[in-house]
Amino acid sequence: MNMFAEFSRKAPNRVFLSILLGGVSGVCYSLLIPLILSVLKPGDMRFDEIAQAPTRIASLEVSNAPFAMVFIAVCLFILVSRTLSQVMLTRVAINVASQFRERLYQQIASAPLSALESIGEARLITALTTDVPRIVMGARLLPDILISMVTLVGMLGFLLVLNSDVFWFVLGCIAFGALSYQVPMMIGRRYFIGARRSFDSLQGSIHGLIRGIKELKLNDTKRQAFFDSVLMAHENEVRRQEKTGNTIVRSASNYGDLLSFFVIGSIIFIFVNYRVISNQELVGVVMALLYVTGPVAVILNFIPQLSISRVSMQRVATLFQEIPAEAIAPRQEPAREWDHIRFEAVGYRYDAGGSGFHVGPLDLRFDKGEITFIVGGNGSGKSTLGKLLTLHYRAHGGTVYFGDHAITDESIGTYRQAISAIYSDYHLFDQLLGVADEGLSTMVDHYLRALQLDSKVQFRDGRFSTLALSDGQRRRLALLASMIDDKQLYLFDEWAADQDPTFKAVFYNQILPGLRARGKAVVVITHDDRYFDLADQVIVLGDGLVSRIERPDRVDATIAHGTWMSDPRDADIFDEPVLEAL
Ligand SMILES: Nc1ncnc2c1ncn2[C@@H]1O[C@H](COP(=O)(O)OP(=O)(O)OP(=O)(O)O)[C@@H](O)[C@H]1O
Repeated sequence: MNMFAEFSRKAPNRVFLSILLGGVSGVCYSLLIPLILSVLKPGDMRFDEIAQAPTRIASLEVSNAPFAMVFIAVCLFILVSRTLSQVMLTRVAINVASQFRERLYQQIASAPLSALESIGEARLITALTTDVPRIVMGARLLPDILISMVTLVGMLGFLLVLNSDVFWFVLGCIAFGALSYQVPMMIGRRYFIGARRSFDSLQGSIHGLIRGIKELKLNDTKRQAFFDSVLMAHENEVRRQEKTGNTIVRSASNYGDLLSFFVIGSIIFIFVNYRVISNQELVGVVMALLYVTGPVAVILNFIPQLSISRVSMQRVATLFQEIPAEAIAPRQEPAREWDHIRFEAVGYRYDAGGSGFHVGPLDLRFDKGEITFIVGGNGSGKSTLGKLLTLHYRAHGGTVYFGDHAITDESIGTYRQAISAIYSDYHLFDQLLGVADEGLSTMVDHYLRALQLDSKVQFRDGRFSTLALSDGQRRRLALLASMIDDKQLYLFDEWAADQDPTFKAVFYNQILPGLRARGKAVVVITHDDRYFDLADQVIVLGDGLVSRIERPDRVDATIAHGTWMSDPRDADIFDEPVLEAL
C-alpha cells in the first residue's frame, strides 16, 4: 500500500492542487537566490538591469525598488502557496487516516468472530492507536518533502544556467550521496519493523499488567517474574530495536545533512583545479549550495520518519488482509416464522493454529417456549455450542435450521436479529442502542426496580447514570438490556455464576420461566445443578459431544411464582410487589 497513491485515490483534485502549489512554491523558493544575486551583482549579463537610485516608499528609502517589490511578492507568494499546499495535503492525510480507521471499524464489525478471536485484541488496538497516527504523521511530512524537492530541482536548474560543469559535478555528488545514504537507512528500517512487531507483544503484556493487577499485587514473586520475563522483556526488546534503528538512521541523516558541505568543499578545493570557473560563478554556486542545505536536510531528516510510517502502513495493510469478511450476502432474505431451532450433524473445529478442539457432530433441537440447559465439565464445548446456536460461529459441517429454514449466507444476518445472548465476556454499553424511545424510560425503570438496581442506577437521556457496579449488578444490567431487546432466542452463558443465592433463585425460578411463558426459546449454559429440574431438556456435553439429553419433570415455575419478570409491554404489572413471591 503506497501512502501517496492512497491519498491520490481518495482526493485526486486536492492532491494535484496541493502538489502544484507545493511545486510552484518550491520554484519560487529557488528563484530567491538568483534574485538576490542579481541585486548583489548588477550588470551581470544573466540578470536584468536593476535601478540604482533609492526610491522612497512610505517614508522608507528602498534600493532597487522593482526588485524589492518582486522579492516581497515572491516571499508572500511562497508563504501563501506553501501554507495552502501543507494545509490541503494535511487535510487529505487526516481524511485518509480517519477513513483508514473507519475501514478498520467496518472490517472488525463485519469479520467473523472466530477471526477476531484469533487475531487478538492487542493487535487490533495497536493498529488503531499506534499505526494509524504514524501514518498521519508521515502524511503530514509529505508537503515539506515535496516543497524541498522542488526547491532542490530549481536550484539544480539554476546551477545548470550558471555553469554546466558544476551542475554535472553536483548531480554526481547528490547521486552518490543519496545511494550511500540509502544503505544505512534500509538497515535502520529493518530495526523499526522489528520494534513494531515487538510492540504488539508489549501491548499484550500491558493488558496483562492492567487486567492482572489484582493477582500481581497479592504476589510479589509473581509480579517480579511478570516484570522480568514478560513485560520488561518486551519493553527492552522494543527499546533495543528502536535505539539501534534510531542510531543508524540518525547517523545516516547527519551524513545527509553534511552532504551539501561535502559538495561545496569538493568544488572549492578540488573542482576548481580541474575546470575553469570565475569567482562570480563560484560565489553563485556556493550560495546556491548553502541555500539548498535546508531543503536537503528536510528531505533526508524526514525520510526516516517516512520509513516509520511505511512500516505502520504495511502493518495496517497486512491486518486488512488478515481480517476476512464474513460470508454474509449483502442482500439478506427476510426471516420466516420459526418455532424451533434444529442442529443436524453440526460440527465446529478451532483452527489448527488454536487449540484444534472439535465440537460435534451434534443433532439437537431447541424449542420456543422451552428452557434448555447446556451442562458439562470445563472445556467440554458448552460456549462453543452456544456460539453456534447464536450464529456467531458458522458450522464447519452439518446444518443449522431455524424452523424449516436452513441458515445460509443469504439469511444468517436476518436470523441473528432474533437472538439475544449474554456471554461470560459480555460487554455492557452505557446506553441502550437502537431501541425506540417510546415508552423506553418507563420500561427501563420497571426492569431497574425488578432487578433491584433502581437505587444504584438511573436511566436518563437514553443512558445509564453509572456502570460502576458490582459484578453481579453489572450482569443484571446486561440482562435488563437484553430484556428490552425482546428477542426470540435467549442464550445465557453462566449468567447466574456471580449472583447471590437470592438473585440466583430469582433468575432460575422467575426470569427464565417468565421468558418461557412469553414463548421464547431459552438456552442456559450452567453449572447450577440445583435448578436442573426447571429445564425442559438438559443437554450434557463431554469433550465436544453430547453425552446424553435429559428431559426432567419440571415444576412450572411461571405458574408457581406469577409473572414477576413479565415484559411490561405484555401486561400491566407496574404495581406488582417485586420479589413478593420469594
Ligand atoms: N477462541 C478459541 N480458540 C481456540 N480454541 C478455543 C477457543 N475457545 C475455546 N477453545 C477450545 O475449545 C474448548 C471448549 O471451549 P468452550 O469455551 O466451548 O468450553 P466450555 O464448556 O464453555 O468451558 P467452561 O465451562 O470452562 O466455560 C476449550 O477447551 C478450548 O480448547
